Amino acid sequence: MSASAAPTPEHTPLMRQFFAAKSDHPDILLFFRMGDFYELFYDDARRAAKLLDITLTQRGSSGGAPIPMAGVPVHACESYLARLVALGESVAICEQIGDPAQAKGLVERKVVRIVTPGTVTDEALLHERRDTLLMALSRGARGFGIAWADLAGGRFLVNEVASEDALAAELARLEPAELLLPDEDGWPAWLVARTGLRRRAPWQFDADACRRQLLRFFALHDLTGFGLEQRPLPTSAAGALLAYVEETQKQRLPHLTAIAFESSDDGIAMNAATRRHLELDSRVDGNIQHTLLGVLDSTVAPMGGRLLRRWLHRPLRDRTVLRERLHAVQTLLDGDAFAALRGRFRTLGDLERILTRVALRSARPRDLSTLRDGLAALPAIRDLLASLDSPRLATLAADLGPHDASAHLLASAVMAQPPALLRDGGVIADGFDAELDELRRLSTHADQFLLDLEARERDATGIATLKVGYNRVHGYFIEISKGQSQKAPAHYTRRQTLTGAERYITEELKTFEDKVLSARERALAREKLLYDHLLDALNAALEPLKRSAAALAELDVLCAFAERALALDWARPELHDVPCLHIERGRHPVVEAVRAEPFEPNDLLLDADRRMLIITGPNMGGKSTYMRQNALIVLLAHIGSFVPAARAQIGPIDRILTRIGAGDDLARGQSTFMVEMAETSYILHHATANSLVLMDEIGRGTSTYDGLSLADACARHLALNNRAYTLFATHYFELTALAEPGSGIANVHLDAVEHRDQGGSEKLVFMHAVKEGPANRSFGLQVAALAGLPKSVVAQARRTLAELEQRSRDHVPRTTPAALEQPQQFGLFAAPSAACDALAAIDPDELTPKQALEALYRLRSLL
Ligand SMILES: Nc1ncnc2c1ncn2[C@@H]1O[C@H](COP(=O)(O)OP(=O)(O)OP(=O)(O)O)[C@@H](O)[C@H]1O
Repeated sequence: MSASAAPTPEHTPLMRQFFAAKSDHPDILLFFRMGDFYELFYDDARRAAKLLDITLTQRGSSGGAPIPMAGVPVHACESYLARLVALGESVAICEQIGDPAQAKGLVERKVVRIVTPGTVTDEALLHERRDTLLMALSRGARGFGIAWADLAGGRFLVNEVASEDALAAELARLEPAELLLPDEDGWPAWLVARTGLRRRAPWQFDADACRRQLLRFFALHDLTGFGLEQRPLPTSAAGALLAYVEETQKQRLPHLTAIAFESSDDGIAMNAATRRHLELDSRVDGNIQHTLLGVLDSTVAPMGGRLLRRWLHRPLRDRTVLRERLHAVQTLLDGDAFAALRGRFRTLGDLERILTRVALRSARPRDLSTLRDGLAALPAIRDLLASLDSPRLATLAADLGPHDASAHLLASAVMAQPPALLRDGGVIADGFDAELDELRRLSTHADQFLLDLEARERDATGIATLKVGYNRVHGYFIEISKGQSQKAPAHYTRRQTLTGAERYITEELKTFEDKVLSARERALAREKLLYDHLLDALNAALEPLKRSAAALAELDVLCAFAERALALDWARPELHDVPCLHIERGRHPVVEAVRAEPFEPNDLLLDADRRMLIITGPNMGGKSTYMRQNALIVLLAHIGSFVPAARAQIGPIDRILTRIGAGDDLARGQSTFMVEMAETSYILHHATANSLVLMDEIGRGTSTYDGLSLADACARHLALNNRAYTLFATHYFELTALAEPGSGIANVHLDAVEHRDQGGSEKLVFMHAVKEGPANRSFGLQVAALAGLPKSVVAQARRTLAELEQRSRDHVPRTTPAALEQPQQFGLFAAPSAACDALAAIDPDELTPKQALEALYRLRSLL
């Protein structure tokens, strides 16, 4: 039986209630509150049992069949919800609305919220150092509209891209936890295969309706301020996203106050492949420690960590912003100012997300005490900044704001260490509210009153063992042992009989009980009211508080840059406006951090006249490391960080494009070679004279001749047409011939030296130093021997190599390259001389088509 089956009269009333709730949420799991459990039924139960590894049971029967059921305890539901959203599942939470004790018959139930992977704001359901994003896409003739929201951080952004490639790049950058698409055909397979995909009715993306929706939500007359007027695609995506958020959250969202346009043109473009190849924050093997983020992230507060990750994925082109950041880092470094500031950040907590929960009114008592401690740290942080001379730091100091009123309010209103939940009280500090204090006094003085009463009654009755006690069911009582109970005075009314004792109530005790119990209840109600007022007061200052949290996050990142620069000996990059990439003694930040031995620094010299380096050298020589380190240095400079080099001068850069072999592509169902060519094609179509391109061993995925021809053609295209800064690592030595004077192409190589160790066996030592000129040999066989290939196989390979080299020498003298525009003929696969002679004898202008075809057959037969 399916969970979405229509209710029939034979179903029990409870199941009818379940079906009614389920019919509104047929596609997602329904947590149906029953006492201390959330129960799942039918298909939901089967699915949850599998996903959560919980027991699938049965609960009686309804509609003539047993009901499959699984459940999770309410007190532990957060961990189950966290697991479900991590799997891309959404859950509708159906609560008991009425008081079960008061309800006649079935207690009323209602879906009060929907937990979805992209909309969670509870601390327990979020990753501390990673944004959780909800994204919506729309499409039209001009491309795609993209909207995304970080609900927990209160950010709402849009963009518009022209192509599917650019869309893929944005998805790789933002990695949304949940993705909303119009339910139509024609979306690319890679997109539809994502987890957390939710299809929405196409009318939800109607541009006009979406525009109206945005105007209503933000109470605006037009969308010009958001850059959305006349931009139907991002407007559709934003409207559809907002509708979904309102539908699932079922509450006001005062923390979403604006939409920002995040144009791709403002950032350095990196496609999905580049992000993967450069291992910015994750590696193919899943390791996150040995990544650029792993080395770079020394931020103290979680919101600083999230901002850094955002920056890393969106290096900027705006040099004014970058220069300000670099100046700020330098200022923080001078005199170690960063260290004192970082000490102050330790008490900050996650202010950004706490403020969201304040806005959503789901902030817990400890959120408020953390906010209080954070605000208390502000004056000292501002004082430290006041002595520093940097425009960006001055702006951030101003953004921190005083917030004296909020700080003072929290300091006086919240207990030093409040309990986790408001439910049990004890959150509002003593002395904050006279009425609350009075109610509390009543209940705490109860203890003394009871002791006095006990002593008095003992005296009056002469029963030394008489006790006054309390239990939750019967309230206060006077207890007398069975043996003495006949001495109980007449005004004692029996309340309960136990095996060994009788319990009584008196008029005086009853009056006291009413007063105390109602004082407790009233104190709790009073605390809830005060707590609400506290949230109101904080919400009134929400915008400046959010600015303050954003400033703290940025300060945290800038201080982390300073700390890293000092600890790792990084230098401040110089951003120039003329084309150049001059890096002195550059290092690979991750390889350097991981290696036990010292790292060999290397220079890079590229400019308007020297645009491409053909990099040759042995396997394991360090070619890939060299290429990547230069890309990482360029990237670091464009987020405002210092860089692992002695000096770096960097001209304008618009893109970083890479083609580096990685074994992760097979998962996408494409052959290695196909992926290699698709990525290469993307690069040839997109690289400009300001792009940095890394090409690692292009052509190796196919036969030697095909590979060499392709590598050669790609290198020419990049040098002549794209004119991009290109680092081109290859094992095809033939390509070194491209480096002609005036071509803009130069050769560099990485070296290795062979020597015999004391035992007489041959050793290969990699120098890892980049030198001008082509490598003179490949050492492939030596590396293979090092890797443990059987000696007989290596010996055979040596013989074959010698033969091949001999044959090549016999047939064709090594070609001297002609002008780059001329197609090249390479030694390795030059045609035998008979064919060449025949070819030379042909005069194409004299041939009829038929003769040409015959000549072609003749030539073919000579090969
Ligand atoms: N500059 C350097 N200083 C010290 N060690 C280095 C340096 N460059 C590379 N290495 C070390 O050498 C190893 C091989 O480097 P890399 O993978 O870059 O070589 P490669 O030439 O690209 O090899 P292949 O052609 O087989 O892909 C790296 O794992 C690293 O540990």
